[in-house]
Amino acid sequence: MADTDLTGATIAITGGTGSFGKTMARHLLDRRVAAVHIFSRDEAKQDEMRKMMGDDRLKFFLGDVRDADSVSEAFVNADFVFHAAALKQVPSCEFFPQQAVKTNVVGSHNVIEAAERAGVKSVVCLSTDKAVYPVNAMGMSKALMEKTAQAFARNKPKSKTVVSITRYGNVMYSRGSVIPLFLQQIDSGEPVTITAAQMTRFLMSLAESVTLVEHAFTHAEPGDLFVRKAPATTVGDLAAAVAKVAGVPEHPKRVIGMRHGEKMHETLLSSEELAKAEDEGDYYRVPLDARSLAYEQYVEEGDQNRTAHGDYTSANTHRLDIDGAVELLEALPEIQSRAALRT
Ligand SMILES: O=c1ccn([C@@H]2O[C@H](COP(=O)(O)OP(=O)(O)O[C@H]3O[C@H](CO)[C@H](O)[C@H](O)[C@H]3O)[C@@H](O)[C@H]2O)c(=O)[nH]1
Repeated sequence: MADTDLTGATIAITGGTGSFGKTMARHLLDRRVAAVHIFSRDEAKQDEMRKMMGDDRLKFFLGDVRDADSVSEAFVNADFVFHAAALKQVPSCEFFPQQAVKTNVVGSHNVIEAAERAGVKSVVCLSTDKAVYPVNAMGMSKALMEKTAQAFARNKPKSKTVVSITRYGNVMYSRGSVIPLFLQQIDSGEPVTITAAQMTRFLMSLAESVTLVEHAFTHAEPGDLFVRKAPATTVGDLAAAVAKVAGVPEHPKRVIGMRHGEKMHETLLSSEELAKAEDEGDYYRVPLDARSLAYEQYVEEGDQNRTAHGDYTSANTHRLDIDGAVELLEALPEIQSRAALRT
């Protein structure tokens, strides 16, 4: 396990101007860190963040994870790295899978290698439930990112850099996601569009994604994968809950059918991973399968301790009803400021 004391530490966040990056940066600046390096592609977003946060411990680095030199510059003096840069929209990765490979796979490899060269103590790579039994290019490329991180841990057991992975489900109210879309439809008097009422998704707040990454970073052994236990709702109940918090419970709904590359239910842990997982209260930790590059261990020796488990999915986790979803929604800062505007 890496030494994870944040006092006086320098932390680099790739994809640092995104929703996760901003929340994590704010969280870190509240601690006694020396510096937070924000690495990202968009100079306008960096400028906006600089003005919004107004803290000179924030340092901005322009670059792209595809460009290893630019990553290395951002990691000079870094003790820890949170790797959030990714192409994460399902449709764009579906249309341009080679771009998903360049950013999510090659880019992640660049991040891990640059971190090791810079003497970083711990790197946490952010993944998604869509990487388990992936059906779309986004999930497939994230699955390969996970394999890249695990291969580093397996192939370099003596490295001083601990690389771990977190996987999470849908982050409520994230940019381009369904909750802000439903609210915008309600505000403009259009029916909310439901793909399939029985479709389920894990729900997590941005604040919980930050605590998951922090848990990973303080507890990780090389190659570990962490998930946070999370409740789920059906999309039909989520739409009803959003209409309720917007004060229009009877707002009309229209069923549009499942979208390209989409699953009915998501999986956070496969049955094989669940069989190996350690229960850490709010989290599961899946240790690395550290069998080495000695291929016969893969091919000729099975795992005698494997017992049968089901997958951990959004269909069999704790299911929120409409009121349960309302409660989660009402805890979101965006919903609270909306409610404040109405009163
Ligand atoms: O008009 C819509 C749009 C979506 N949905 C449903 O709402 C759920 C959530 O949809 P999102 O578009 O919010 O999220 P996805 O599960 O499709 O995931 C996508 O959005 C996430 C953001 O929460 C992440 O960015 C993720 O990587 C990206 O693939 C899905 O079951 C979807 O079918 C609807 O019912 N109606």
